[in-house]
Amino acid sequence: MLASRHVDQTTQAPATHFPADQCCLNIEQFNLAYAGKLALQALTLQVPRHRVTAFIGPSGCGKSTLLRAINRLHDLNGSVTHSGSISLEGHNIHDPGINVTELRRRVGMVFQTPNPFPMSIYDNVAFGLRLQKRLAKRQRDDIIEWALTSAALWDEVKDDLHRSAWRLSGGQQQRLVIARTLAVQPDVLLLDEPASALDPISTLKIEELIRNLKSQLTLVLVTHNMQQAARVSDYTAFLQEGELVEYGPTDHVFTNPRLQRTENYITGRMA
Ligand SMILES: Nc1ncnc2c1ncn2[C@@H]1O[C@H](COP(=O)(O)OP(=O)(O)OP(=O)(O)O)[C@@H](O)[C@H]1O
Repeated sequence: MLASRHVDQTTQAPATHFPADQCCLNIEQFNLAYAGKLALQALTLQVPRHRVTAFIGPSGCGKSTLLRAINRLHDLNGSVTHSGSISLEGHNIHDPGINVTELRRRVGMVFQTPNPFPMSIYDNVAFGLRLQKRLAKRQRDDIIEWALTSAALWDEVKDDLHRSAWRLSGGQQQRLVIARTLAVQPDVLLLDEPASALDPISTLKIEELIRNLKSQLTLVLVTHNMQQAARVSDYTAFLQEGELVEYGPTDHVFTNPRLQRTENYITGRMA
């Protein structure tokens, strides 16, 4: 629990700014509406490269909507309109020349419920690789070993890669899905409550994995679990009703929030 103290309620938290060589995602004045109803409003925030950034906030505040916007998952929803911009490594993801399939390779996404395909462990990880390019079996095997090792699963599955993925535990399945995403070498990994369906031990493994992966890529995590955000993220963005309320280094946001609204949320005084 936070110590009681004065919190400045008058100032609007500015976005945290990063120099171009440290900025992976630049979200500027981004609005998104479902059938005309705004779910994200004038959102401006920069996500730093090779860091873990957590999006926190009450249910319905727009966390998943923002995550999905980053790899254009809303494209298939005809009721969605948006304005403003999201840039990945300096390129607007909505530019007409953008190849959306390539964008989704570069920006991988892992969902709440593990969703391995109904095939073997090997074929799950090979799936994206096979779509991407023709590789010699030896090269493909090397990438599969690398991806499973990066996802901290190799040692548990290496002796039986041709077993059905569905025979793995829930936590192993989620790490397999992360391996499948890593195999196509994304720049960004979006994680939408990746551990909320898992037991505490599996959750700790996923958290350790997230911390380790930031040496390889940029991670964005949506979580309802405040302890998890505090344990794994470097930066935390607090959203409420589609707006960015406060954004900063995680230790600042959790131990010295600028705004009363943020303090109320992280101390559990606001659902
Ligand atoms: N496909 C959709 N069609 C219409 N409205 C939607 C759709 N998806 C989300 N919304 C609305 O957009 C707002 C933001 O929802 P979103 O799921 O992004 O919030 P969230 O913060 O991720 O919530 P939770 O923590 O409960 O998952 C909510 O009002 C929600 O009802």
